[in-house]
Amino acid sequence: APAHPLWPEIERVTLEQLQYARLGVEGGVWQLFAEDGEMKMYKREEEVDGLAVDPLKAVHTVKGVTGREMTHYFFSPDVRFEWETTLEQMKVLETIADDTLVILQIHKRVWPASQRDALFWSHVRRVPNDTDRDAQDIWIACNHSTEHHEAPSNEGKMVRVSLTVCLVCQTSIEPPADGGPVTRDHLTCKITYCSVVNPGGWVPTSALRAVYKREYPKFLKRFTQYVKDRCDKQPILF
Ligand SMILES: O=S(=O)(CCO)c1ccc(-c2ccc(C3CCCC3)c([C@@H]3C[C@@H]3c3ccccn3)c2)cc1
Repeated sequence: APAHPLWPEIERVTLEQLQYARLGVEGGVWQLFAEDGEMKMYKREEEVDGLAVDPLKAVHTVKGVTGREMTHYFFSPDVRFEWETTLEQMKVLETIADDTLVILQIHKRVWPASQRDALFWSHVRRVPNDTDRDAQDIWIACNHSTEHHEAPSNEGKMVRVSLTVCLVCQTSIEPPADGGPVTRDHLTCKITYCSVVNPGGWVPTSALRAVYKREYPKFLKRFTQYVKDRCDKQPILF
């Protein structure tokens, strides 16, 4: 494994997030707050130091793409402005490996909150499916807040959020009955998107929950549609 000081944390958090995502929405602690076709969004209402830090878990099924394609476009900084509408600036501060970056993002001001930035490492990896040999491998992309000497410490200016986010994808192939080639019509990608965002500074709880309720469904719907559009008529990446 690459000898980088962040590597042990990247390895630990990525695998923890994979297990957390695979728990699904069992246990009755998750509250369904948005639904749109196959997409179901759940949250838990939690506060840390009086700040709403509501863990979010979304499950979605997207036809015609693979988990590798879905996590690739989520990870890739080059296309982020094409689907992330709340982004104002983004800078790759460090390229640790071709699947591991440190990114600084400045988000647009979301009323009534003041403008925020997010500094995190971003990692994408294929995880061999250890349970079901026939199933495709699992792909995970994970973003987790970190420190970095190149990021401004924002004295008194921007509030820095802290976040842990993962996108876990499992592809299934229903091979054509006639033994013909597998096309995108035979692909189904099951997605679990998990996010915990600490706003880092005071935002009125009711206003923040309204922002979550509006922004998260919009974000996941727009992102998954973006990937479908990008992959349409392109060779399949398994
Ligand atoms: O999945 S990612 O890694 C995709 C890469 O960008 C990611 C997702 C979400 C955020 C995020 C950062 C700040 C804020 C708030 C906190 C107080 C005021 C701004 C929010 C709130 C929840 C709302 C929100 C949800 C989804 C999209 C944008 N806005 C979300 C950051 C990264």
